[in-house]
Amino acid sequence: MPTAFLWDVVLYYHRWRHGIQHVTASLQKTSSPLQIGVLGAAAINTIAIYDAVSTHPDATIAGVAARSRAKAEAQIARYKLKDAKGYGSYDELLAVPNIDAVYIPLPNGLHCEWTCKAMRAGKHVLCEKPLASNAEQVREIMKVSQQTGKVVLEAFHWRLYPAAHVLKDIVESGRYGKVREVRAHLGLPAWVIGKDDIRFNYDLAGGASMDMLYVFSTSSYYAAPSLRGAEVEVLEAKPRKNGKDARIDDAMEATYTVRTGEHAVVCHVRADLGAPPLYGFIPKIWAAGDGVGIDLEKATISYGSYAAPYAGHAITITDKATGNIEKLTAFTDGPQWKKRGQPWWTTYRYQLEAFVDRVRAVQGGAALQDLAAVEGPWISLEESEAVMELVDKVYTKAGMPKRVWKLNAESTVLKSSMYARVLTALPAALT
Ligand SMILES: NC(=O)C1=CN([C@@H]2O[C@H](COP(=O)(O)OP(=O)(O)OC[C@H]3O[C@@H](n4cnc5c(N)ncnc54)[C@H](OP(=O)(O)O)[C@@H]3O)[C@@H](O)[C@H]2O)C=CC1
Ligand SMILES: O=C1OC[C@@H](O)[C@H](O)[C@H]1O
Repeated sequence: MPTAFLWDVVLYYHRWRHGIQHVTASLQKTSSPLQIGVLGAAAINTIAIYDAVSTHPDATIAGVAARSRAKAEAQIARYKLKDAKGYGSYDELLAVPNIDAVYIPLPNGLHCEWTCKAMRAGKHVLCEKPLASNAEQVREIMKVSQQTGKVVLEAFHWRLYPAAHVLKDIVESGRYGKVREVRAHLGLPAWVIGKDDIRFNYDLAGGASMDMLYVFSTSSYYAAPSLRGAEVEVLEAKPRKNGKDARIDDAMEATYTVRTGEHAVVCHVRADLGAPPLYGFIPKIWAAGDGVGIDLEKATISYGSYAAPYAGHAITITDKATGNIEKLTAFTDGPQWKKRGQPWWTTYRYQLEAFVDRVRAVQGGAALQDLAAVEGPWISLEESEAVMELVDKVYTKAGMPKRVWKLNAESTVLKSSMYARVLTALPAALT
Protein backbone atom coordinates (compact mmCIF):
# COMPACT_ATOMS: atom_id res chain seq x y z
CA MET A 1 0.00 0.00 0.00
CA PRO A 2 1.73 3.07 -1.18
CA THR A 3 0.29 6.04 0.63
CA ALA A 4 0.79 7.13 4.19
CA PHE A 5 -2.97 7.59 4.40
CA LEU A 6 -3.69 3.90 3.75
CA TRP A 7 -1.07 2.80 6.28
CA ASP A 8 -2.54 5.27 8.79
CA VAL A 9 -5.98 3.70 8.35
CA VAL A 10 -4.63 0.14 8.86
CA LEU A 11 -2.72 1.26 11.91
CA TYR A 12 -5.47 3.36 13.40
CA TYR A 13 -7.83 0.36 13.31
CA HIS A 14 -5.18 -1.95 14.77
CA ARG A 15 -4.34 0.43 17.61
CA TRP A 16 -7.98 1.10 18.40
CA ARG A 17 -8.86 -2.62 18.36
CA HIS A 18 -6.12 -3.47 20.86
CA GLY A 19 -6.16 -0.27 22.91
CA ILE A 20 -2.48 0.29 22.09
CA GLN A 21 -2.63 4.02 22.86
CA HIS A 22 -2.86 3.06 26.56
CA VAL A 23 0.24 0.86 26.24
CA THR A 24 2.17 3.71 24.61
CA ALA A 25 1.00 6.25 27.18
CA SER A 26 2.14 4.17 30.16
CA LEU A 27 5.36 2.81 28.61
CA GLN A 28 8.54 3.55 30.55
CA LYS A 29 11.53 3.88 28.20
CA THR A 30 15.02 2.88 29.38
CA SER A 31 17.38 5.65 30.46
CA SER A 32 19.30 5.55 27.17
CA PRO A 33 17.13 3.99 24.47
CA LEU A 34 18.64 3.10 21.10
CA GLN A 35 18.69 6.28 19.00
CA ILE A 36 17.18 5.54 15.59
CA GLY A 37 17.33 7.89 12.61
CA VAL A 38 15.06 7.55 9.57
CA LEU A 39 16.30 8.27 6.03
CA GLY A 40 13.28 9.49 4.05
CA ALA A 41 9.82 10.67 5.08
CA ALA A 42 8.30 7.63 3.38
CA ALA A 43 4.70 6.45 3.51
CA ILE A 44 5.63 3.16 5.15
CA ASN A 45 7.30 4.83 8.17
CA THR A 46 4.09 5.11 10.15
CA ILE A 47 3.49 1.39 10.60
CA ALA A 48 6.97 0.01 9.97
CA ILE A 49 8.97 2.11 12.40
CA TYR A 50 7.10 4.87 14.28
CA ASP A 51 4.41 2.59 15.66
CA ALA A 52 6.90 -0.18 16.46
CA VAL A 53 9.22 2.23 18.29
CA SER A 54 6.30 3.72 20.23
CA THR A 55 5.87 0.45 22.16
CA HIS A 56 9.54 -0.59 22.41
CA PRO A 57 11.03 0.37 25.78
CA ASP A 58 14.58 0.52 24.48
CA ALA A 59 14.28 2.55 21.26
CA THR A 60 13.36 6.04 20.21
CA ILE A 61 13.19 8.03 16.97
CA ALA A 62 16.02 10.55 17.27
CA GLY A 63 15.79 12.06 13.80
CA VAL A 64 14.03 12.02 10.46
CA ALA A 65 15.81 13.15 7.29
CA ALA A 66 14.16 14.05 4.01
CA ARG A 67 15.34 15.76 0.87
CA SER A 68 13.65 18.82 2.32
CA ARG A 69 13.82 19.67 6.01
CA ALA A 70 10.22 20.90 5.94
CA LYS A 71 9.01 17.47 4.82
CA ALA A 72 10.96 15.75 7.60
CA GLU A 73 9.60 18.17 10.18
CA ALA A 74 6.05 17.74 8.89
CA GLN A 75 6.31 13.99 9.44
CA ILE A 76 7.74 14.50 12.93
CA ALA A 77 4.82 16.78 13.78
CA ARG A 78 2.21 14.50 12.23
CA TYR A 79 3.35 11.47 14.22
CA LYS A 80 4.25 13.43 17.39
CA LEU A 81 7.82 12.13 17.48
CA LYS A 82 8.87 14.09 20.54
CA ASP A 83 12.55 13.05 20.61
CA ALA A 84 13.11 13.57 16.87
CA LYS A 85 14.91 16.36 15.05
CA GLY A 86 14.36 17.07 11.35
CA TYR A 87 17.23 17.04 8.83
CA GLY A 88 17.27 18.39 5.29
CA SER A 89 19.51 15.67 3.87
CA TYR A 90 20.33 12.04 4.60
CA ASP A 91 24.05 12.88 4.94
CA GLU A 92 23.24 15.44 7.63
CA LEU A 93 21.49 12.80 9.72
CA LEU A 94 24.30 10.29 9.21
CA ALA A 95 26.75 12.84 10.58
CA VAL A 96 24.97 12.97 13.96
CA PRO A 97 27.27 11.05 16.34
CA ASN A 98 24.71 9.90 18.91
CA ILE A 99 22.44 8.20 16.36
CA ASP A 100 23.12 4.47 16.75
CA ALA A 101 21.07 3.03 13.92
CA VAL A 102 19.04 4.00 10.88
CA TYR A 103 15.90 2.73 9.21
CA ILE A 104 16.03 3.04 5.40
CA PRO A 105 12.67 3.26 3.57
CA LEU A 106 14.10 4.74 0.36
CA PRO A 107 13.27 3.46 -3.14
CA ASN A 108 14.85 0.04 -3.77
CA GLY A 109 17.54 1.39 -6.08
CA LEU A 110 18.96 3.51 -3.25
CA HIS A 111 19.03 0.79 -0.57
CA CYS A 112 22.56 -0.48 -1.22
CA GLU A 113 24.10 2.95 -1.51
CA TRP A 114 22.59 4.33 1.72
CA THR A 115 23.01 1.13 3.69
CA CYS A 116 26.73 1.21 2.90
CA LYS A 117 27.01 4.93 3.59
CA ALA A 118 25.22 4.50 6.92
CA MET A 119 27.49 1.65 8.01
CA ARG A 120 30.56 3.65 7.08
CA ALA A 121 29.13 6.53 9.17
CA GLY A 122 29.02 4.13 12.13
CA LYS A 123 25.31 3.23 12.08
CA HIS A 124 23.59 -0.14 12.28
CA VAL A 125 20.94 -0.55 9.57
CA LEU A 126 17.39 -1.81 9.29
CA CYS A 127 16.73 -1.52 5.55
CA GLU A 128 13.47 -1.99 3.69
CA LYS A 129 13.03 -4.89 1.32
CA PRO A 130 14.43 -5.68 -1.16
CA LEU A 131 17.80 -5.04 0.47
CA ALA A 132 19.38 -4.08 -2.85
CA SER A 133 18.81 -3.92 -6.59
CA ASN A 134 20.42 -7.30 -7.23
CA ALA A 135 22.48 -10.02 -5.55
CA GLU A 136 25.79 -8.41 -6.44
CA GLN A 137 24.80 -5.40 -4.37
CA VAL A 138 23.77 -7.62 -1.44
CA ARG A 139 27.28 -9.07 -1.53
CA GLU A 140 28.67 -5.55 -1.38
CA ILE A 141 26.55 -4.85 1.71
CA MET A 142 27.86 -8.07 3.28
CA LYS A 143 31.42 -6.90 2.65
CA VAL A 144 30.86 -3.46 4.18
CA SER A 145 29.06 -4.99 7.16
CA GLN A 146 32.12 -7.18 7.81
CA GLN A 147 34.49 -4.21 7.39
CA THR A 148 32.55 -1.91 9.72
CA GLY A 149 31.16 -4.47 12.18
CA LYS A 150 27.64 -3.07 11.75
CA VAL A 151 24.41 -5.05 11.91
CA VAL A 152 22.18 -5.07 8.80
CA LEU A 153 18.68 -6.50 8.72
CA GLU A 154 16.50 -6.65 5.62
CA ALA A 155 12.93 -5.79 6.61
CA PHE A 156 11.37 -9.18 5.83
CA HIS A 157 8.99 -8.51 8.71
CA TRP A 158 6.68 -11.47 7.93
CA ARG A 159 9.65 -13.82 8.63
CA LEU A 160 9.95 -12.59 12.20
CA TYR A 161 6.31 -13.26 13.15
CA PRO A 162 5.50 -16.23 15.46
CA ALA A 163 2.99 -17.85 13.06
CA ALA A 164 5.66 -18.09 10.35
CA HIS A 165 7.85 -20.12 12.73
CA VAL A 166 5.02 -22.34 13.93
CA LEU A 167 4.30 -23.27 10.33
CA LYS A 168 7.99 -23.84 9.54
CA ASP A 169 8.20 -26.22 12.52
CA ILE A 170 5.14 -28.18 11.40
CA VAL A 171 6.47 -28.50 7.86
CA GLU A 172 9.90 -29.63 9.02
CA SER A 173 8.67 -31.97 11.73
CA GLY A 174 8.10 -34.69 9.12
CA ARG A 175 4.64 -35.36 10.63
CA TYR A 176 3.02 -34.87 7.23
CA GLY A 177 5.82 -36.27 5.11
CA LYS A 178 7.89 -34.33 2.64
CA VAL A 179 6.95 -31.04 1.00
CA ARG A 180 6.03 -31.45 -2.67
CA GLU A 181 4.82 -28.05 -3.78
CA VAL A 182 4.60 -24.52 -2.38
CA ARG A 183 2.46 -21.70 -3.74
CA ALA A 184 2.69 -18.06 -2.65
CA HIS A 185 0.96 -14.95 -3.83
CA LEU A 186 0.70 -11.27 -3.04
CA GLY A 187 -1.47 -8.91 -5.03
CA LEU A 188 -3.16 -5.55 -5.04
CA PRO A 189 -6.14 -4.43 -7.11
CA ALA A 190 -5.49 -1.77 -9.77
CA TRP A 191 -5.47 1.89 -8.73
CA VAL A 192 -4.14 1.32 -5.21
CA ILE A 193 -0.67 2.24 -6.41
CA GLY A 194 -0.36 5.44 -8.45
CA LYS A 195 1.18 5.29 -11.92
CA ASP A 196 4.11 7.49 -10.83
CA ASP A 197 4.93 5.34 -7.83
CA ILE A 198 8.55 4.29 -7.20
CA ARG A 199 7.42 0.69 -7.85
CA PHE A 200 7.03 1.43 -11.58
CA ASN A 201 10.40 3.14 -11.97
CA TYR A 202 13.19 0.99 -13.41
CA ASP A 203 15.95 3.41 -12.38
CA LEU A 204 14.74 3.05 -8.77
CA ALA A 205 14.80 -0.75 -9.12
CA GLY A 206 11.02 -1.13 -9.31
CA GLY A 207 8.91 -4.05 -10.51
CA ALA A 208 6.51 -6.53 -8.92
CA SER A 209 9.21 -9.16 -8.32
CA MET A 210 11.21 -6.57 -6.39
CA ASP A 211 8.43 -4.89 -4.42
CA MET A 212 6.64 -8.15 -3.67
CA LEU A 213 9.63 -10.41 -3.23
CA TYR A 214 7.89 -11.85 -0.17
CA VAL A 215 6.44 -14.37 -2.62
CA PHE A 216 9.97 -15.67 -3.15
CA SER A 217 11.06 -15.46 0.47
CA THR A 218 7.95 -17.22 1.79
CA SER A 219 7.85 -19.98 -0.82
CA SER A 220 11.53 -20.78 -0.40
CA TYR A 221 11.30 -20.62 3.42
CA TYR A 222 8.82 -23.49 3.38
CA ALA A 223 10.36 -25.36 0.43
CA ALA A 224 13.69 -26.10 2.09
CA PRO A 225 15.36 -25.85 5.50
CA SER A 226 17.58 -23.18 3.93
CA LEU A 227 17.76 -21.67 0.46
CA ARG A 228 21.51 -21.34 0.83
CA GLY A 229 23.23 -24.37 -0.47
CA ALA A 230 20.05 -25.59 -2.18
CA GLU A 231 20.01 -25.87 -5.95
CA VAL A 232 17.53 -23.41 -7.43
CA GLU A 233 16.28 -23.55 -11.01
CA VAL A 234 13.72 -21.18 -12.49
CA LEU A 235 11.57 -23.19 -14.90
CA GLU A 236 9.23 -20.45 -16.06
CA ALA A 237 8.80 -16.71 -15.51
CA LYS A 238 5.86 -14.93 -17.11
CA PRO A 239 5.76 -11.16 -16.59
CA ARG A 240 2.91 -8.80 -17.34
CA LYS A 241 4.98 -5.93 -18.56
CA ASN A 242 4.31 -2.28 -17.91
CA GLY A 243 2.78 -0.48 -20.89
CA LYS A 244 5.22 2.43 -20.66
CA ASP A 245 8.41 0.65 -19.67
CA ALA A 246 8.86 -2.97 -20.73
CA ARG A 247 11.66 -3.39 -18.18
CA ILE A 248 9.07 -3.16 -15.39
CA ASP A 249 7.01 -6.22 -14.46
CA ASP A 250 3.60 -5.01 -13.27
CA ALA A 251 3.04 -8.65 -12.37
CA MET A 252 5.12 -11.82 -12.39
CA GLU A 253 4.18 -15.48 -12.31
CA ALA A 254 7.07 -17.86 -11.86
CA THR A 255 7.74 -21.54 -11.26
CA TYR A 256 11.01 -22.69 -9.76
CA THR A 257 12.45 -25.74 -8.09
CA VAL A 258 14.46 -25.94 -4.89
CA ARG A 259 16.56 -29.09 -4.71
CA THR A 260 18.13 -30.18 -1.43
CA GLY A 261 20.07 -33.42 -1.92
CA GLU A 262 17.79 -35.83 -3.77
CA HIS A 263 14.58 -33.98 -2.93
CA ALA A 264 13.12 -31.27 -5.15
CA VAL A 265 10.19 -28.99 -4.30
CA VAL A 266 8.26 -27.10 -6.96
CA CYS A 267 7.29 -23.51 -6.11
CA HIS A 268 4.72 -21.38 -7.93
CA VAL A 269 4.56 -17.68 -7.16
CA ARG A 270 2.43 -14.77 -8.28
CA ALA A 271 3.08 -11.10 -7.53
CA ASP A 272 0.81 -8.39 -8.86
CA LEU A 273 1.13 -4.64 -8.31
CA GLY A 274 -2.35 -4.06 -9.70
CA ALA A 275 -4.55 -6.57 -11.47
CA PRO A 276 -6.19 -4.78 -14.44
CA PRO A 277 -9.86 -4.01 -13.72
CA LEU A 278 -12.48 -6.35 -15.13
CA TYR A 279 -14.12 -4.82 -18.22
CA GLY A 280 -11.81 -1.88 -17.64
CA PHE A 281 -13.62 -0.55 -14.56
CA ILE A 282 -14.40 -3.26 -11.92
CA PRO A 283 -11.44 -3.49 -9.48
CA LYS A 284 -10.43 -7.13 -9.05
CA ILE A 285 -10.60 -7.10 -5.28
CA TRP A 286 -10.72 -10.90 -5.27
CA ALA A 287 -7.27 -11.05 -6.92
CA ALA A 288 -5.78 -9.07 -4.03
CA GLY A 289 -4.36 -10.44 -0.81
CA ASP A 290 -1.61 -12.74 0.28
CA GLY A 291 -1.32 -16.41 1.08
CA VAL A 292 0.90 -19.47 1.09
CA GLY A 293 -0.22 -23.01 0.23
CA ILE A 294 1.92 -26.06 0.94
CA ASP A 295 1.33 -29.52 -0.46
CA LEU A 296 2.98 -32.23 1.62
CA GLU A 297 2.76 -36.01 1.16
CA LYS A 298 0.12 -36.40 3.88
CA ALA A 299 -1.50 -32.97 4.21
CA THR A 300 -2.14 -29.66 2.59
CA ILE A 301 -1.52 -26.53 4.61
CA SER A 302 -2.49 -22.95 3.96
CA TYR A 303 -1.29 -19.82 5.74
CA GLY A 304 -3.55 -16.91 4.87
CA SER A 305 -2.48 -13.31 5.41
CA TYR A 306 1.21 -14.11 5.95
CA ALA A 307 2.20 -10.50 5.17
CA ALA A 308 -0.13 -8.94 7.75
CA PRO A 309 -0.90 -11.79 10.19
CA TYR A 310 -1.32 -9.40 13.11
CA ALA A 311 -4.63 -8.30 11.55
CA GLY A 312 -5.84 -11.92 11.67
CA HIS A 313 -4.49 -15.13 10.16
CA ALA A 314 -5.07 -18.86 10.02
CA ILE A 315 -2.85 -21.85 9.46
CA THR A 316 -5.19 -24.54 8.16
CA ILE A 317 -4.01 -28.14 8.00
CA THR A 318 -6.05 -30.68 6.05
CA ASP A 319 -5.01 -34.27 6.66
CA LYS A 320 -5.15 -36.11 3.32
CA ALA A 321 -5.93 -39.52 4.84
CA THR A 322 -8.65 -38.54 7.30
CA GLY A 323 -9.90 -35.27 5.86
CA ASN A 324 -9.55 -33.77 9.34
CA ILE A 325 -9.06 -30.03 9.41
CA GLU A 326 -7.04 -28.31 12.10
CA LYS A 327 -6.80 -24.53 12.41
CA LEU A 328 -4.02 -22.75 14.27
CA THR A 329 -3.02 -19.19 15.02
CA ALA A 330 0.14 -17.85 16.67
CA PHE A 331 0.23 -14.18 17.61
CA THR A 332 2.94 -14.62 20.26
CA ASP A 333 5.67 -17.04 21.42
CA GLY A 334 6.24 -19.93 19.00
CA PRO A 335 9.37 -22.06 18.62
CA GLN A 336 11.72 -19.16 17.96
CA TRP A 337 10.48 -16.35 20.21
CA LYS A 338 9.72 -18.81 23.02
CA LYS A 339 7.80 -16.83 25.64
CA ARG A 340 7.87 -13.44 24.00
CA GLY A 341 5.54 -11.01 22.26
CA GLN A 342 2.10 -9.55 22.75
CA PRO A 343 -1.03 -10.47 20.80
CA TRP A 344 -1.10 -6.93 19.40
CA TRP A 345 2.51 -6.83 18.21
CA THR A 346 2.65 -6.26 14.48
CA THR A 347 5.17 -8.00 12.23
CA TYR A 348 7.11 -4.72 12.33
CA ARG A 349 7.13 -4.71 16.12
CA TYR A 350 8.65 -8.21 16.16
CA GLN A 351 11.13 -7.05 13.54
CA LEU A 352 12.19 -4.13 15.71
CA GLU A 353 12.55 -6.44 18.71
CA ALA A 354 14.93 -8.69 16.75
CA PHE A 355 16.90 -5.73 15.39
CA VAL A 356 17.33 -3.94 18.74
CA ASP A 357 18.39 -7.21 20.41
CA ARG A 358 21.13 -7.77 17.82
CA VAL A 359 22.36 -4.16 17.88
CA ARG A 360 22.52 -4.28 21.66
CA ALA A 361 24.40 -7.58 21.48
CA VAL A 362 27.01 -6.07 19.13
CA GLN A 363 27.27 -2.89 21.22
CA GLY A 364 27.89 -5.23 24.16
CA GLY A 365 30.81 -6.88 22.36
CA ALA A 366 29.22 -9.77 20.41
CA ALA A 367 30.74 -10.57 17.01
CA LEU A 368 28.64 -10.29 13.86
CA GLN A 369 29.07 -14.00 13.13
CA ASP A 370 27.46 -14.80 16.50
CA LEU A 371 24.24 -12.91 15.80
CA ALA A 372 22.31 -16.06 14.90
CA ALA A 373 23.02 -17.36 18.40
CA VAL A 374 21.25 -14.44 20.08
CA GLU A 375 17.88 -15.71 21.30
CA GLY A 376 14.96 -15.13 18.92
CA PRO A 377 14.58 -15.28 15.14
CA TRP A 378 16.98 -13.57 12.78
CA ILE A 379 17.50 -13.19 9.04
CA SER A 380 21.09 -13.47 7.94
CA LEU A 381 22.52 -11.51 5.05
CA GLU A 382 23.22 -14.87 3.42
CA GLU A 383 19.47 -15.50 3.36
CA SER A 384 18.88 -12.06 1.83
CA GLU A 385 21.51 -12.84 -0.79
CA ALA A 386 19.90 -16.18 -1.68
CA VAL A 387 16.44 -14.61 -2.13
CA MET A 388 17.92 -11.80 -4.26
CA GLU A 389 19.75 -14.35 -6.42
CA LEU A 390 16.41 -16.02 -7.03
CA VAL A 391 14.83 -12.71 -8.09
CA ASP A 392 17.76 -12.08 -10.45
CA LYS A 393 17.23 -15.52 -12.00
CA VAL A 394 13.52 -14.85 -12.45
CA TYR A 395 14.23 -11.64 -14.38
CA THR A 396 16.77 -13.44 -16.55
CA LYS A 397 14.31 -16.26 -17.28
CA ALA A 398 11.63 -13.69 -18.14
CA GLY A 399 14.03 -12.12 -20.65
CA MET A 400 14.09 -8.90 -18.62
CA PRO A 401 17.11 -7.01 -17.32
CA LYS A 402 18.14 -7.47 -13.72
CA ARG A 403 17.50 -4.31 -11.75
CA VAL A 404 19.92 -1.43 -12.17
CA TRP A 405 23.43 -1.36 -10.91
CA LYS A 406 23.53 2.17 -9.61
CA LEU A 407 26.95 3.77 -9.86
CA ASN A 408 28.16 4.26 -6.37
CA ALA A 409 31.41 5.97 -5.52
CA GLU A 410 31.79 3.85 -2.39
CA SER A 411 31.25 0.58 -4.19
CA THR A 412 34.04 -1.81 -3.38
CA VAL A 413 33.04 -3.97 -6.33
CA LEU A 414 33.11 -0.96 -8.63
CA LYS A 415 36.41 0.29 -7.29
CA SER A 416 38.02 -2.97 -8.21
CA SER A 417 36.69 -2.98 -11.76
CA MET A 418 38.43 -1.53 -14.77
CA TYR A 419 35.26 0.35 -15.69
CA ALA A 420 35.17 2.05 -12.32
CA ARG A 421 38.82 2.99 -12.48
CA VAL A 422 38.19 4.72 -15.80
CA LEU A 423 35.12 6.49 -14.41
CA THR A 424 37.02 7.65 -11.34
CA ALA A 425 40.00 8.82 -13.35
CA LEU A 426 38.00 10.64 -16.03
CA PRO A 427 37.03 13.85 -14.15
CA ALA A 428 40.62 14.32 -12.99
CA ALA A 429 41.96 13.75 -16.49
CA LEU A 430 39.64 16.41 -17.89
CA THR A 431 40.66 19.17 -15.47
N1 LIG B 1 7.80 -3.62 4.77
C1 LIG B 1 6.66 -3.28 4.17
O1 LIG B 1 5.58 -3.74 4.51
C2 LIG B 1 6.71 -2.29 3.10
C3 LIG B 1 7.90 -1.92 2.59
N2 LIG B 1 7.98 -0.95 1.64
C4 LIG B 1 9.30 -0.59 1.13
O2 LIG B 1 9.63 0.69 1.65
C5 LIG B 1 10.27 1.48 0.68
C6 LIG B 1 9.51 2.79 0.51
O3 LIG B 1 8.20 2.54 0.06
P1 LIG B 1 7.02 3.61 0.25
O4 LIG B 1 6.99 4.07 1.66
O5 LIG B 1 5.79 3.06 -0.30
O6 LIG B 1 7.55 4.75 -0.71
P2 LIG B 1 7.47 6.35 -0.68
O7 LIG B 1 7.49 6.77 -2.09
O8 LIG B 1 6.37 6.82 0.19
O9 LIG B 1 8.82 6.74 0.03
C7 LIG B 1 10.05 6.70 -0.57
C8 LIG B 1 10.95 7.76 0.07
O10 LIG B 1 12.15 7.77 -0.67
C9 LIG B 1 12.64 9.08 -0.76
N3 LIG B 1 13.33 9.28 -2.02
C10 LIG B 1 14.66 9.55 -2.14
N4 LIG B 1 15.02 9.65 -3.40
C11 LIG B 1 13.91 9.45 -4.13
C12 LIG B 1 13.66 9.46 -5.52
N5 LIG B 1 14.62 9.66 -6.41
N6 LIG B 1 12.39 9.22 -5.92
C13 LIG B 1 11.42 8.99 -5.03
N7 LIG B 1 11.60 8.97 -3.70
C14 LIG B 1 12.83 9.21 -3.25
C15 LIG B 1 11.49 10.02 -0.50
O11 LIG B 1 12.06 10.69 0.56
P3 LIG B 1 12.06 12.18 1.00
O12 LIG B 1 11.12 12.09 2.11
O13 LIG B 1 13.47 12.40 1.34
O14 LIG B 1 11.57 13.08 -0.10
C16 LIG B 1 10.35 9.16 0.00
O15 LIG B 1 9.96 9.55 1.30
C17 LIG B 1 10.38 0.60 -0.57
O16 LIG B 1 11.64 -0.01 -0.60
C18 LIG B 1 9.32 -0.47 -0.37
O17 LIG B 1 9.66 -1.71 -0.97
C19 LIG B 1 6.86 -0.30 1.23
C20 LIG B 1 5.63 -0.63 1.70
C21 LIG B 1 5.45 -1.72 2.62
O1 LIG C 1 3.27 -5.67 1.85
C1 LIG C 1 3.31 -5.06 0.80
O2 LIG C 1 2.20 -4.89 0.03
C2 LIG C 1 2.13 -3.91 -0.96
C3 LIG C 1 3.45 -3.56 -1.54
O3 LIG C 1 3.38 -2.56 -2.51
C4 LIG C 1 4.42 -3.29 -0.45
O4 LIG C 1 5.62 -2.71 -0.86
C5 LIG C 1 4.60 -4.57 0.28
O5 LIG C 1 5.60 -4.54 1.21
